[in-house]
Amino acid sequence: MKVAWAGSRETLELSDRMAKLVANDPVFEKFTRPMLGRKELFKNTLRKAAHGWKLIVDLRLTEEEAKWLRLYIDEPAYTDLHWGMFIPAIEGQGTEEQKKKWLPLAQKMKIIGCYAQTELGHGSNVQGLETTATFDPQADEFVIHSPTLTSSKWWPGGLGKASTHALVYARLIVGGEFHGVHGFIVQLRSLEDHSPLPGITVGDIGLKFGNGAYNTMDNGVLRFDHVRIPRNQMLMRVSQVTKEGKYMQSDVPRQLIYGTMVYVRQTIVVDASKALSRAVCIATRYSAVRRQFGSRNGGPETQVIDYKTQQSRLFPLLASAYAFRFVGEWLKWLYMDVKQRLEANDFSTLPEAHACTAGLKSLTTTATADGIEECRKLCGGHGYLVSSGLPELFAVYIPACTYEGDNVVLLLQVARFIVKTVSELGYKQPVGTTAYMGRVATLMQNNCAVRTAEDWLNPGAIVEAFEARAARMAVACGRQLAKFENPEEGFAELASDLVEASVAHCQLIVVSKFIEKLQQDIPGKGVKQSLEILCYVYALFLLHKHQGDFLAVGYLTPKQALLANDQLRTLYSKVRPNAIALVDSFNYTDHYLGSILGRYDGNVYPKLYEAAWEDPLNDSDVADGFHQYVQPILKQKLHSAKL
Ligand SMILES: CC(C)(COP(=O)(O)OP(=O)(O)OC[C@H]1O[C@@H](n2cnc3c(N)ncnc32)[C@H](O)[C@@H]1OP(=O)(O)O)[C@@H](O)C(=O)NCCC(=O)NCCSC(=O)/C=C/CC(=O)O
Ligand SMILES: Cc1cc2nc3c(=O)[nH]c(=O)nc-3n(C[C@H](O)[C@H](O)[C@H](O)COP(=O)(O)OP(=O)(O)OC[C@H]3O[C@@H](n4cnc5c(N)ncnc54)[C@H](O)[C@@H]3O)c2cc1C
Repeated sequence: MKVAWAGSRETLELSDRMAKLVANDPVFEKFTRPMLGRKELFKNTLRKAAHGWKLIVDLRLTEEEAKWLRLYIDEPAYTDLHWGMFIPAIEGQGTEEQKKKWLPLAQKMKIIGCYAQTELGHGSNVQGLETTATFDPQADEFVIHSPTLTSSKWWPGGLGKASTHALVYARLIVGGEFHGVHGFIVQLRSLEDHSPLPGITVGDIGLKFGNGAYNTMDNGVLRFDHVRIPRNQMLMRVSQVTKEGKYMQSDVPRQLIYGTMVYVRQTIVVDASKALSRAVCIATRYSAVRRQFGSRNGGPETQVIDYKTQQSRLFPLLASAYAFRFVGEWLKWLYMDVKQRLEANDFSTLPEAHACTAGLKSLTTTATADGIEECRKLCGGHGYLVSSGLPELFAVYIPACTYEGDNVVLLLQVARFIVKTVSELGYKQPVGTTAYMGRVATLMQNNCAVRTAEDWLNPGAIVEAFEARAARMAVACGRQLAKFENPEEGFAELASDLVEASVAHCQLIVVSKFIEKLQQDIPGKGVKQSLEILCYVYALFLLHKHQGDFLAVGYLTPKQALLANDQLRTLYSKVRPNAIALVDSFNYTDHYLGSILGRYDGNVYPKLYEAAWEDPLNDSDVADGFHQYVQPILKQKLHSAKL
């Protein structure tokens, strides 16, 4: 099962090696993190990142090994955006000449970059960005300027204190004409003493959610006062500005400027499976350790993992972790396929890639953020301790629902894609993830044929149910939209329905990819059977949770919905015997989990008790301040007994 989760034996061995390298290195200790002040915390992160970089160089780690090393260091740091966005943006939007100049500097960390798109006044609305880049033909330069307070760059990770350069997204103005938002490489700080360059105001935006958590990252604020850069520092693969001041739009679609976000969104889906699997591992192991009620004749109390309510909350999250892992594997393939096509100037699958990355990023991050919180609750009171690992995991994870695109805004992008597909039915055959809409007549006509709970253990029945729900919701939206004279007005009015139809479409993709995964060769005795159970748990859990959709579109009868729930209960009993093995398969070290509740050895209570006394508040029996502020109250003579 470990190989199934890792994807291959090679990846399992490589990731295991990196996990142990980090876990055994005291520099990467994590438990004191929540106790540190902001400046100490940030300095500690710089130290860890420097040590990580030294390991990468000294041990000559490959790109893949370095990626796993950074994952297991488990600390948001300026390097995340340097490697995760600054370099990919140059790779995707730079000319060959620009890549030749900038990539070696970035890859050797001779410069440190960040991705500066979001501003104080605009994040979702990229076309609303206010920073300007005005071409000066006399000097053959762009003048980068922040014309308003709201044009201040705000949020970019690594910008506040670490980055020497930024990829700045700004409104391109040539000869007084606006030509859309483009990316510009701007140096922010001296490579000698790291002081901000003339015209640059830069700093950190301040504390964020949670202790420690994302405060290891210097999300920054940045303003420009007429900063000049050479013309060749505008990324010019998509569009060019000539020395003469002529704007040239190549045949590459403008949307390629958004390409870095497509790349990151697809990585976020696999990241969701990693974050959710960490929380599920902790909650599952602790649910097996924790006993509460149910003792008979003085015997042991019941393991909470045996309560049906615990199983109905925990096992769908376990199934979701595997579902997101497999759909993330497919999405990576889709992205690599689009990337190859783009290199051959084939833009035909770019809309599908945008819709899938946007939709699946939205779906998986929302479910993961909610899932981590559910895992905290599944651990009762001890889940609220920092030493459970869950509060910090939650605090670090939840911005994933916002960054790289607010999840609702992204679902609206999926909605545009679906509505367009529906409007083209009849004269354009839908392909890829919308191929099922080509069978819309059948899907609108045929209703669910399930007669027994067993019938739900049929992949065909599951897929048809999810296709019918998605198709019928999309067509219903299309029909409603047709009633509006102004399509944009209709879209705005029906936005909530469209978002629900987008969720249905994305859930169909996740379910389908899980089923497709099971049709592949999966090594290991009993592994495929265990994954089949999880696949049905995932699908039937969604069907139960969203049964209102299936009933409202007329595909399912109440009886069939009840049969699905009966089957779900049976499936939980089948997951139970393998639950611990399924979470052990994630192969997480105790260091990476960072959780006393999720310890591999299950030695929870002694370690919880031991950890309590390490809290600084317990450095003295009587807390500092007690005698000054509490003693007088205890000693005061009360004039009236009634007080
Ligand atoms: C919401 C967006 C997409 C709106 O884009 P906009 O151009 O204003 O308008 P349209 O919705 O009309 O789109 C025009 C056209 O382009 C297609 N399209 C949009 N995005 C993409 C894309 N990424 N790839 C390919 N195609 C795209 C769209 O489908 C339309 O096509 P039609 O055929 O229908 O005309 C945009 O404003 C947006 O993406 N907003 C979100 C901003 C965002 O994600 N910011 C992230 C900043 S970086 C960050 O957060 C980093 C975090 C740190 C970390 O990750 O750790
Ligand atoms: C931890 C963190 C790290 C980040 N790192 C970076 C970075 O490195 N680089 C960078 O450039 N940015 C970064 N960001 C910024 C991030 O990309 C934006 O915050 C994100 O894109 C959301 O945009 P917004 O803040 O403008 O949200 P808004 O769009 O203002 O969202 C507010 C509300 O408005 C709703 N809304 C907005 N538009 C619509 C619409 N058309 N229809 C319906 N509802 C709508 C949203 O759904 C949401 O409920 C980061 C943010 C965070 C939290």
